[in-house]
Amino acid sequence: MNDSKSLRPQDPKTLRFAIIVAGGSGTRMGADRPKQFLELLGEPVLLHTLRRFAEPTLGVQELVLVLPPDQFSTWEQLCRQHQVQIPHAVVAGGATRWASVRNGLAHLPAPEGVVAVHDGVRPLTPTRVIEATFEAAYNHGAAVAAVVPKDSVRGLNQQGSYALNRARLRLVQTPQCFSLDLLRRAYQLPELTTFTDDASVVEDLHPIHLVEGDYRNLKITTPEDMLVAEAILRAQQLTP
Ligand SMILES: Nc1ccn([C@@H]2O[C@H](COP(=O)(O)OP(=O)(O)OP(=O)(O)O)[C@@H](O)[C@H]2O)c(=O)n1
Ligand SMILES: C[C@](O)(CO)[C@H](O)COP(=O)(O)O
Repeated sequence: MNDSKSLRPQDPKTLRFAIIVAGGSGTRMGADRPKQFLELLGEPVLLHTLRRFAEPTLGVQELVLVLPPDQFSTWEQLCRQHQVQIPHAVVAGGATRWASVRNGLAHLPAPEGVVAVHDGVRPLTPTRVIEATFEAAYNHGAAVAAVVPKDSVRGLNQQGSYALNRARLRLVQTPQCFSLDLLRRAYQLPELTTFTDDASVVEDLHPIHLVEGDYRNLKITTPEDMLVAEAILRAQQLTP
């Protein structure tokens, strides 16, 4: 039987895109190769990440992977070795994450839609978080996954340090999702010296809506993160 919904042309505003930034060199990891290529349970970190966004229920139309220009052949070889069938474009990264996102964005020709920017080194993001962030960006223009801090937090001052009210703080994760037009406008502004994420680029143009992230949505940064990530991945394979 025909599903009449599937015959309707899709509203271009609902189209979903994803830019996975993996253009860094992983200096804090100090490994023999960029951390996105290290293996978690026998597969590269970046392949785990790519698979999260290729989850069919998310309906992502186009996946753009941003890589260091000198690592294209490494990735090609890994795709062959692991028989990667997920369609994706590969774009050269820049000297900073900001430049890498800008390059990924330039690759998307669509005039409208919602785009997720995600760290290539967050391989454990639950589908629920990705879906909720896309959905919130569609409704609010800009949405970012975040979690409540578990530790106490102190700020630094000339005397030493002072207590911050953690009830008013959130730890920011990716995905960070935006209407395509908004993110394009934000990336036309000059690069921020204080840049750490896409929300900080967009916030002067548009309020940032926070979505509940997940403590398992780890960013692999230093060696011990690999141990934790493998343990979480193993647990997710048992109970997704
Ligand atoms: N020029 C850059 C720098 C970073 N990234 C990406 O942005 C994400 C978050 O950055 P981070 O964890 O800082 O990665 P690295 O820059 O590789 O690590 P480090 O800061 O330790 O060198 C990573 O997926 C990284 O590959 C990028 O695409 N282009
Ligand atoms: C984008 C990010 O993952 C949000 O927490 C984070 O800001 C990246 O920081 P990094 O210093 O580039 O690892």
